[in-house]
Amino acid sequence: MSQSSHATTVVIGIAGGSGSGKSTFADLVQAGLDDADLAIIRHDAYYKSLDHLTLDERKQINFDHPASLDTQRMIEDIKRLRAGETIAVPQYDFSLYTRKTQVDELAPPSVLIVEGILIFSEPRLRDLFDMKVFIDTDDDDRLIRRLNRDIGERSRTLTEVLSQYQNTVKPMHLEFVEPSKRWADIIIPHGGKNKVGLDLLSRKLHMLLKRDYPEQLHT
Ligand SMILES: Nc1ncnc2c1ncn2[C@@H]1O[C@H](COP(=O)(O)OP(=O)(O)O)[C@@H](O)[C@H]1O
Ligand SMILES: Nc1ccn([C@@H]2O[C@H](COP(=O)(O)O)[C@@H](O)[C@H]2O)c(=O)n1
Repeated sequence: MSQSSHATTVVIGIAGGSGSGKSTFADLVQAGLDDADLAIIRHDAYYKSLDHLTLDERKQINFDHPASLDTQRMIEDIKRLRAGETIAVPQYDFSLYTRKTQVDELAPPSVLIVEGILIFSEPRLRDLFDMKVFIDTDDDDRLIRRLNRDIGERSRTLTEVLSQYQNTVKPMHLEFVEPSKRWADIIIPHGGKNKVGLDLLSRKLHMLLKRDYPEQLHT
């Protein structure tokens, strides 16, 4: 991996339940800054490859348990970025339940946002974050959003989404995700478009990057 001279990357973790609005929140924060300043990596990209299983077997995996993710690789990638190295971020295919062959090259940004449902539940990952944000959204809103997204974008049926929710998503949320809220520095209620929350984090990042804050952002 290539190495560049850099100021140390500030790493911000954004956790929250599935469908809480983590991606929406991170994308809106990023939209106010240049690509060179802020990059996002998603724990979802680090789901383990299940090439050795049939599609039906892959569908039986508990994707809400920490064991389904290659968190060790994510930890190493964040450490490499902090050391000034470019990394190869894996890409994940939710329709085929497996990793793509392509990767995304990422050079060290000034600010790195890491998002995912389980990023605060593993201490070795959690300890890498300079700031921890938890997006807190009502369970019924999260389920409605997940239904729309998984049927619309991830080639799932209504029956599949509901049975996955009852069998693994909900129990793992209660066991791992919800308790991990206790590690957060900031808890943002009402999902990914909370203007006060967006304004708070964006102002902090503009300050860190010594940028003027555009007053019309997130209004
Ligand atoms: N505050 C909100 N109001 C309405 N829809 C929202 C809001 N935040 C997110 N969404 C929608 O809900 C879905 C899930 O949001 P997303 O940001 O992908 O959640 P997560 O990354 O936590 O799974 C997306 O379709 C998104 O557009
Ligand atoms: N093959 C997979 C892998 C993961 N999931 C679900 O994704 C959810 C996490 O992503 P969010 O964007 O919703 O935070 C997680 O709850 C897994 O159940 C999947 O359905 N299939």
